[in-house]
Amino acid sequence: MSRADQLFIENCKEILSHGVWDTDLPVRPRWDDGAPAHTVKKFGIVNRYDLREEFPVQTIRKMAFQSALDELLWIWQKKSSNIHDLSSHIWDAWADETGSIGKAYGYQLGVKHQYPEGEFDQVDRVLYDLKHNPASRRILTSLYNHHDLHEMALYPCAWSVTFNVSGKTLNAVLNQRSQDMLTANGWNVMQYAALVHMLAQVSGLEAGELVHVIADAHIYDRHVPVVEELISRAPYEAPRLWLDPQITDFYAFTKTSLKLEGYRFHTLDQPIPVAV
Ligand SMILES: Nc1nc(=O)c2c([nH]1)NC[C@@H]1CN(c3ccc(C(=O)N[C@@H](CCC(=O)O)C(=O)O)cc3)CN21
Ligand SMILES: O=c1ccn([C@H]2C[C@H](O)[C@@H](COP(=O)(O)O)O2)c(=O)[nH]1
Repeated sequence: MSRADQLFIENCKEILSHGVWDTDLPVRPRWDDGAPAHTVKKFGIVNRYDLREEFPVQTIRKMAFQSALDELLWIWQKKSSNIHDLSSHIWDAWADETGSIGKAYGYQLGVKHQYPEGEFDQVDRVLYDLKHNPASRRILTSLYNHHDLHEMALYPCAWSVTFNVSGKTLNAVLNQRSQDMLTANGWNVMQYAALVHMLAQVSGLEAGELVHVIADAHIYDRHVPVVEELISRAPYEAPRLWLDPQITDFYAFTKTSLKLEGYRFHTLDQPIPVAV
């Protein structure tokens, strides 16, 4: 069984059986009919994925790997916060009339900062340190810039990644303040696992562990029946990840440079509503 399935199933069972509902509290997100989108949550989930063992992809439903990769490259490579640079429509509800989601995600990674060696944006600084300072304990990105929060359509959820090199192995901790388990848990895990693989390859390292720390892991009220159906399914084995071995420059990756080989999955007929 895929490790990503196993952890998703364990996390959701825990949330559904021992989680705390916010039904009695005022909440921000809304369903498309205007109803408040309440959740049941567990605080402080930590999931470890060993990328040397397998690539973490759920099989209990079909994961849109290429769309997830497209969004990751939109943020980390294009450093864009405009939906016109994104192939999917997943951010449309948060964009303004120019297509912008404000000073969120990619915008923050593209801002240049002064360091002793000169000016770098956060991604280029990570690439530099992985090559030149692999023993550093200071290789991390942060999107949660309080100065700009008022200009973000949505505050960053997966907001920080700490990279750490042990020998020839690249590990990462993904810090996430808020996780919509059904819409985006599998989605975010695939994205950051792919990021570790890409950064490892262009830095002459091997991908190691991804540690996913989630503060508020929640299931929305209207997602509960879908989650119950998904976690009752029998998972398949995880597929293999193929990464174009020719690529040595992070900026040369495209959404077809990575592929899942032998991906078997269950199908889900109904579309999943997303709370806005
Ligand atoms: N409530 C909420 N949950 C989220 O997960 C979320 C937000 N809001 N707001 C910002 C982004 C947008 N995210 C999304 C939104 C939709 C899909 C989605 O519909 N995924 C489908 C189809 C993807 C495609 O277009 O190919 C899927 O099957 O994964 C995924 C991530 C994640 N984020
Ligand atoms: O990458 C992402 C982006 C967003 N989410 C989810 C988590 C929450 O359900 C909403 C954001 O609402 P807040 O009230 O700002 O927490 O979006 C995600 O899981 N992953």
